[in-house]
Amino acid sequence: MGQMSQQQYAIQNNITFYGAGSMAEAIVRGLIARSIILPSNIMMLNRSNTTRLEELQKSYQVKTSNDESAKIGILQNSSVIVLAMKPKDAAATLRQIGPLLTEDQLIVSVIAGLSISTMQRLLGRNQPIARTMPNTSSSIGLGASGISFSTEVTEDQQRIVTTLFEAVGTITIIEEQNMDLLTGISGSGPAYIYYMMEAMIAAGVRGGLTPEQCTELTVQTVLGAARMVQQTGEAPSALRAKVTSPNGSTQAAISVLDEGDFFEDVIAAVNRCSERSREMGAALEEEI
Ligand SMILES: NC(=O)C1=CN([C@@H]2O[C@H](COP(=O)(O)OP(=O)(O)OC[C@H]3O[C@@H](n4cnc5c(N)ncnc54)[C@H](O)[C@@H]3O)[C@@H](O)[C@H]2O)C=CC1
Ligand SMILES: O=C(O)[C@@H]1CCC=N1
Repeated sequence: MGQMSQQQYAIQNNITFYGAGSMAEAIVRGLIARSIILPSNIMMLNRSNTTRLEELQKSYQVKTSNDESAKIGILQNSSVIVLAMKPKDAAATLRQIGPLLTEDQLIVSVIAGLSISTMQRLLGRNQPIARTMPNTSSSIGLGASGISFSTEVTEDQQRIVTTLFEAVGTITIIEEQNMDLLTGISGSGPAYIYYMMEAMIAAGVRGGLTPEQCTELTVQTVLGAARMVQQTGEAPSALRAKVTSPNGSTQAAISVLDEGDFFEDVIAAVNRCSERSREMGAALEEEI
C-alpha cells in the first residue's frame, strides 16, 4: 500500500495487541470491518498457539507473532500497545515491557480490575495509559466501552483511543474510580442477557416449541426491546408498563420474577461483579 492509500485510514499508527484472545479479536474485527486502520499496521502477539495466530492472519490480514526474540523489536516499533491478556498474565508482562518503552508509547489496557497506578508501578515508569473496559459486542460494532486516561496521555493519544473504541461501538469516558462499576454493567453485562435468553429458550423448548423457534423468538424479542428503548427514548420502566396489562399475563410473569427478587438480584450481581473486578485489581497490586 502506498502513502496515498494510507491517508484514508483514521489511525495510521502501528498498534500491537499483546494477547490474541477473544477480546483482542473482537476489537480487531471491528477495526478491519470499518477500515479504521490498515491491517498491516496491526500486530497480534500470543505466547504460543500458532494455529490461532494463523487463523487471525487469514481472517483479518493482520501481522502476528509468537516469537519471543522478535517481541522486543515489535513492541519498540509500536506507538500503541493494547494489553489484552488475562489478568493473571498481566503483571509479568508489564514488568517485562517497562524497560523497553519510551515515554511517547501509549499503553491501552482492556484488563479487568487492573488500575492505572498498578500498571505504572509494574512498568516502573509513568507511561501514558488508557484503562478501558470494552465488551465482546465490539466484534459486530455494537460494543459499549468505558475509558479512563492517565494524566500523561496527550490529546493526540486520546484521539487515537477514542477512534479505536468508537470504531467498535459507543464510548463512555469516566473517572477511573468508576471502572469496576462499569465492568459490572457493560463489561460483563452481555453474559447476564445471554443467561436470560438461555432461560427463555429453555422454557419454550420444555413447553414443546423447537429450539430454532425459541431462539428466533427470543433473539428478536431482546433486539426489539433494546431498540425500543433506544429509538423511543422512553424509560425501560415506561415501556414495561405498556406491555403489562392490568391483571394480565405479563403481570403474572413479573410477579414470579419479583418473588425471586429479580430486580435486587440483578443489582447484587452487578455489585458482586464490580467487587470481583476490584479483588482482581488488588491481587495484581500485590504483585508489585
Ligand atoms: N471477554 C470479555 O468479555 C472481556 C474481557 N476483557 C479483558 O480482556 C482480557 C482478555 O480476555 P479474553 O480475550 O476473554 O481472554 P482470552 O483467554 O481469550 O485471551 C487472552 C490471550 O492472551 C494470551 N496471552 C497471555 N499471556 C500472554 C503473554 N505473556 N504474551 C502473549 N500473549 C499472552 C493468551 O494466549 C490468550 O490468547 C482480560 O484481561 C479481560 O479482563 C475486557 C472486557 C470484556
Ligand atoms: O469476566 C471477566 O473477568 C471479563 C471482564 C469483563 C468481561 N469479562
